[in-house]
Amino acid sequence: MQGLHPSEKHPLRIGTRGSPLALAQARETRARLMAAHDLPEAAFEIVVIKTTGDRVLDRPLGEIGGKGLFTREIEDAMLDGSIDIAVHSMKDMPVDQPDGLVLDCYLPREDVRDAFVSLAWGGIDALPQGAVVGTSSLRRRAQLKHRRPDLQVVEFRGNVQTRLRKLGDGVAVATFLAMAGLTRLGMLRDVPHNPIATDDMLPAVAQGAIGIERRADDAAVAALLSPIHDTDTGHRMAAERAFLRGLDGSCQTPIGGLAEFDGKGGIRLRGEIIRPDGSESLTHEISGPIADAAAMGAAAAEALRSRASADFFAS
Ligand SMILES: NCc1[nH]cc(CCC(=O)O)c1CC(=O)O
Repeated sequence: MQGLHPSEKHPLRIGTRGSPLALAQARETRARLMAAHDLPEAAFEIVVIKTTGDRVLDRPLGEIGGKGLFTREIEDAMLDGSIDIAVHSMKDMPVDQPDGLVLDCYLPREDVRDAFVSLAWGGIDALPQGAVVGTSSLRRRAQLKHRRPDLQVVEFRGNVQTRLRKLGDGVAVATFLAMAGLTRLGMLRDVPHNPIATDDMLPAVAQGAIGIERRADDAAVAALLSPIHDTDTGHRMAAERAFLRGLDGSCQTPIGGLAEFDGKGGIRLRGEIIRPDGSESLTHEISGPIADAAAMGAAAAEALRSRASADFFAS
């Protein structure tokens, strides 16, 4: 985008993945920008970009490269000027952005919880001995095995419809989905689910948050985004992403992390690291003033690091 406001002639190009959830998030961003600036829909163009993570569907995510898998091609398109902003699930974002890009605009956060999804059972504790659960998330697998070592876990990828079909086919008797995804897709009523309390399953860092990335030197876009930024979500991201950074979040160790306001002007951050096989879980909780959010994240990471035995991050 050149100049001040986008227009039909010079639309703001919004980059996104093509999944139904990604498209819903891009449309939500567009709607908020339209409302904030009294602009027509034609002043925006949603540009779908295929990422490695979307292309490679037949291998576990960990094998093909982990974090960054769903973002690299989108960031390249922003750096070469073919899009102006990119809308991301913050959960899938690495803690550091490439030179020339910044990520400091967040929409109001959705429900942070995971959902237990099953056609037959109401929750983890109700599952019969040895039951098969599908998930491709290292964190959910480890948390599940920690709680129920008897359960079997199989890889489960694809969109919500694909996963429901797999449940129907008996590939697994249960799976997990983020409540935020179900909500944003408008599928809460179509999918048999029970939200899992965060005390029972700590969500992924940044789960339920949408972030909008832009070029660092694009002052017009920075000004355009500033009225849709949610500062509360920003503080929570500061705590959670500092926690992830302190644990070197690109590593393969399953991690959970959640910052919440305590209602008294402070933030409470809970963090968890789990061995991939579920044999050990370490948790840490820290509270402090909102201004210390990032320092709290770093401190929580350090506390867990110091308690973990030498082989914890290698197993
Ligand atoms: N890794 C995939 C992914 N990235 C973000 C969401 C859901 C929405 C969110 O947490 O913001 C999902 C799917 C899921 O975990 O069910």
